[in-house]
Amino acid sequence: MWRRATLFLRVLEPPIHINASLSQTFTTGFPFHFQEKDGICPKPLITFVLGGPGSGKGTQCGKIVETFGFKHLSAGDLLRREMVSDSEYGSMIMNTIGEGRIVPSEVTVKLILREMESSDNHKFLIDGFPRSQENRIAFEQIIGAEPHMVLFFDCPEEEMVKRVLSRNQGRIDDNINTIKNRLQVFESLNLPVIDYYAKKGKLYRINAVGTVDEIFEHVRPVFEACEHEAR
Ligand SMILES: Nc1ncnc2c1ncn2[C@@H]1O[C@H](COP(=O)(O)OP(=O)(O)O)[C@@H](O)[C@H]1O
Ligand SMILES: Nc1ccn([C@@H]2O[C@H](COP(=O)(O)OP(=O)(O)O)[C@@H](O)[C@H]2O)c(=O)n1
Ligand SMILES: [Mg+2]
Repeated sequence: MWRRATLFLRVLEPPIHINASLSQTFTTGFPFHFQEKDGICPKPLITFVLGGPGSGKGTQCGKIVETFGFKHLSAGDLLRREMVSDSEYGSMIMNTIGEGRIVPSEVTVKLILREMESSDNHKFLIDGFPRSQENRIAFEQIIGAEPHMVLFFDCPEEEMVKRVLSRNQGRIDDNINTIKNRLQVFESLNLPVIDYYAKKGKLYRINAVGTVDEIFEHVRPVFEACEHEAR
């Protein structure tokens, strides 16, 4: 039903314009300003967390942080924080999120990079990113790193809509009209990224239906295996 209702919406993503000063600063490759620990610069361990709106990404990230000690970076939270700050991007971000579209990759990657650089943790859970192939390419170009693995919370549309409409966090995009756009954007821009990582053998698809704890029991072994591999 949702898919049919949104079929005729055209989804356009703004092109990436990495301006001169940004590209000069950030294209030298990761870890550019990464924090040293005991004189050593550890290699970052990056996990991308993907899934449609309301699929439970943020909720499961909270549990992963508690259990496995990652630093959680939610692209949506970073954008919302930037939106209410004095930033030159504030009104652009508000309009874009309000319409359920994707913020230009350069802005989002810059916010992620700033957080990575100021973190003393080298294990990152990057939630809600990359939302498009352009997001993915901008991350690779600006940060110069690839994810170790990618989680995909696979959830039926009707369940996602139900969860978003009862989320109650006062978000400007948690309303029925914006949700339709977000689902359309997810399908046309985010599914190709998910496919891309599946082909690279980096994707872990998690059934996102069930209680929070039941779902986490599917997530846990993925991280246990990753920790085992890192030893
Ligand atoms: N397994 C679940 N079952 C029911 N509700 C859930 C579940 N996981 C999360 N929720 C709730 O659904 C809403 C969306 O979850 P959230 O983690 O914010 O998703 P996302 O970050 O993918 O949009 C929140 O109100 C959350 O409390
Ligand atoms: N990589 C990203 C992530 C979020 N966003 C914007 O932020 C909105 C909210 O993202 P979010 O990840 O917090 O949303 P949920 O999937 O958690 O509901 C998205 O609908 C986009 O408008 C973006 O433009 N680019
Ligand atoms: Mg979220």
